[in-house]
Amino acid sequence: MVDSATNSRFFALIPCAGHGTRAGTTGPKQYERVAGQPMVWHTLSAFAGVKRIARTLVVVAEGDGFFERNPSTSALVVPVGGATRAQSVANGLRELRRVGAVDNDWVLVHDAARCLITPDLINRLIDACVGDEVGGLLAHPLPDTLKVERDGRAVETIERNGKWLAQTPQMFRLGMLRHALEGAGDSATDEASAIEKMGLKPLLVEAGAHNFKVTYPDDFAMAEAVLKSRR
Ligand SMILES: Nc1ccn([C@@H]2O[C@H](COP(=O)(O)OP(=O)(O)OP(=O)(O)O)[C@@H](O)[C@H]2O)c(=O)n1
Ligand SMILES: C[C@](O)(CO)[C@H](O)COP(=O)(O)O
Repeated sequence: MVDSATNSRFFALIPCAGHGTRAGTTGPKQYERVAGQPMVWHTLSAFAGVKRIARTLVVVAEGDGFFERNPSTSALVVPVGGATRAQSVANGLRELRRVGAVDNDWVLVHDAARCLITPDLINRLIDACVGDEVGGLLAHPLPDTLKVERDGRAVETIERNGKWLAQTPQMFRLGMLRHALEGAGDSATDEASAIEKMGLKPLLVEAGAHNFKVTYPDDFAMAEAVLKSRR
């Protein structure tokens, strides 16, 4: 399916080439079993459930081998992971062009490690952004009081109003995103920050707290509980 106003298609790009250092797992965290399946399978199942996505591309590290050992996805898996997430995404955009995506097509970039994403949330983002000039991201308004730390002590409390936690997917047009990432360099920890650096204002689309990124050891149990509660 296409964005009927502009004839643009929708592609998904899943950066899956991280090490998961903070998770403390022996291998990459995205392949740990959560609720009976490797984490990334939950992520890919959600995207497979959105019929208007023309193609999903997964960026893995060179020599990764997980998808060869576990061939269970219709997604295109490419071993072009970079040293940073921004590099992995930029390399993935190049691969999308090689398989026919053009600058005007929409790309939804989503962390492999956000395995609690659902087709409903993906559709919510697409519906909100498809008529927009810039694009946008799923996000969650900051729920807690925000502290600045120095040497283990709180030294300042920052105004929380108007602050959001950035989630993924983040949805932008391929050409705009490629240009933004070239300008922002490796320091960009998400796509929206690269777009912001160009003076543009991505749309914040409210998602729930459940769409968190599995980052620390405790997060696996939380992800498992949420996934099991959906059965
Ligand atoms: N060089 C990198 C780094 C990260 N990622 C991916 O980007 C997503 C979000 O990154 P994060 O949660 O920070 O994952 P890691 O980099 O694996 O974690 P850590 O920082 O704890 O090592 C993950 O799906 C991860 O696999 C990637 O594709 N390429
Ligand atoms: C893109 C992201 O998920 C937004 O919250 C996040 O920035 C990626 O993880 P990292 O820890 O910043 O690499």
